[in-house]
Amino acid sequence: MSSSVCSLRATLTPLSSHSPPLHSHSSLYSSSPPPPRRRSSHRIYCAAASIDERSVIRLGIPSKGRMADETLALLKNCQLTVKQVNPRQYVAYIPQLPGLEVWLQRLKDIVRKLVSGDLDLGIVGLDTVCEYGRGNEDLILVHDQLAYGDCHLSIAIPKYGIFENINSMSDLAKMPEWTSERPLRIATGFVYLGNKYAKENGLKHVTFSTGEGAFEALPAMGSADAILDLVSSGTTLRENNLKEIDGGVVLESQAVFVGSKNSLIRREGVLDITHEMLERLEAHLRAIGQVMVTANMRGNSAQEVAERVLNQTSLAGLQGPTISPVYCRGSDGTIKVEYYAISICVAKKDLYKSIRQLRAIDGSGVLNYNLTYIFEEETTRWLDLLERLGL
Ligand SMILES: Nc1ncnc2c1ncn2[C@@H]1O[C@H](COP(=O)(O)OP(=O)(O)OP(=O)(O)O)[C@@H](O)[C@H]1O
Ligand SMILES: O=P(O)(O)OC[C@H]1O[C@H](OP(=O)(O)OP(=O)(O)O)[C@H](O)[C@@H]1O
Ligand SMILES: [Mg+2]
Repeated sequence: MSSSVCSLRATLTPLSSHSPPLHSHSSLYSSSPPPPRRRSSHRIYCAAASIDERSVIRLGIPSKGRMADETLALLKNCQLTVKQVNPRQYVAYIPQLPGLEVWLQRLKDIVRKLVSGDLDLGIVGLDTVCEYGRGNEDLILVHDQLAYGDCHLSIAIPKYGIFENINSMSDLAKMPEWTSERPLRIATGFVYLGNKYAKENGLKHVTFSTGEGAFEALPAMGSADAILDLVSSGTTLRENNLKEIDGGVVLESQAVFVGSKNSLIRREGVLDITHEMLERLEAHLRAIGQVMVTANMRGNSAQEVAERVLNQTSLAGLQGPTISPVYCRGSDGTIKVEYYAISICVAKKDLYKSIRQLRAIDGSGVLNYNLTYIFEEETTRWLDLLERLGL
């Protein structure tokens, strides 16, 4: 786990006793609860409410770019479909989570608004949380592996010229070219993380410059020596004659579910919605890697079939196989049990091995189907979150 992630896991600093309660209602609605969440009144209510006044809970999700569609798809797969009145309206809602407003925002703004208190929860890349959150102790990771948006933040240098034989961060740091007058110039959209990494790794003569993108062009243009940027397929680096070096990965990133500690502790309802979202996310993500396999097996008793099944290494299931009698009418008209249906949850990667093992013990009519959810008793992430919140 990277140090940046660890800093997000830092223990909660006690909230100031002067902090106002976050769940009081707006003066507009001081004598009654907020109006019903009808679309027409929605925008007026949101515009009028400020951080200390609002009682609705706000989730920020990416409004555009490569994270947007996958975030909507993930939520939909968790039966939390985001309903947008029209694509240019930036506030939406999830029918299953009344009391929650969904705000479509640029990635960096989601993090900034979590810090400022304008959002309570958000889904963004870890890289953005770490860069724009700047180690703010109010930010807390609720789920750190949403399994999309995978990339890493990495230092890259030209393959040619003075860098031809440079293959590691220590090679790079030791190059005689870098002095206080002429430092190593790194172009990046991640100045905060770049400086932090340089400090933590004893990189002395280094300076960071920033811009809006296309950093890979800058070494060839001569305006930077190296870059610090996100890499996923590596194509952009390759096409621009750049290479990564040993020890140059600053952060591994993927989409995360992040919250404001202050909101989680103080704003009514945030913890409950977070719990429900976390459970649905975990149950869905757990199910992605698993498949349900059923087969019929001839046997004298469930116990005997269970013994045969459990002797096979891939057939143990999550908690053991479920075995049920299959009733059929014999030729003499009586109902009897000759077969047992077994159902097991297996890892997708082990599916074929499991089917072979089932056949080896006379399993027939093997079916498999995808799972939508696997719920466990209580998620470790939830218990861990409560502990980190001091609750
Ligand atoms: N190859 C990649 N390059 C950049 N970001 C990636 C990559 N793969 C996954 N991501 C994730 O997607 C996020 C960036 O998405 P995107 O490029 O759409 O937004 P942006 O860079 O903020 O916007 P824009 O490119 O319009 O300025 C990153 O913060 C990261 O979490
Ligand atoms: O390893 P790869 O798969 O080639 O992806 C990496 C590239 O993708 C991103 O740029 P993006 O497409 O977001 O363009 P931008 O620089 O305009 O933000 C990132 O900043 C890299 O340039
Ligand atoms: Mg981009």
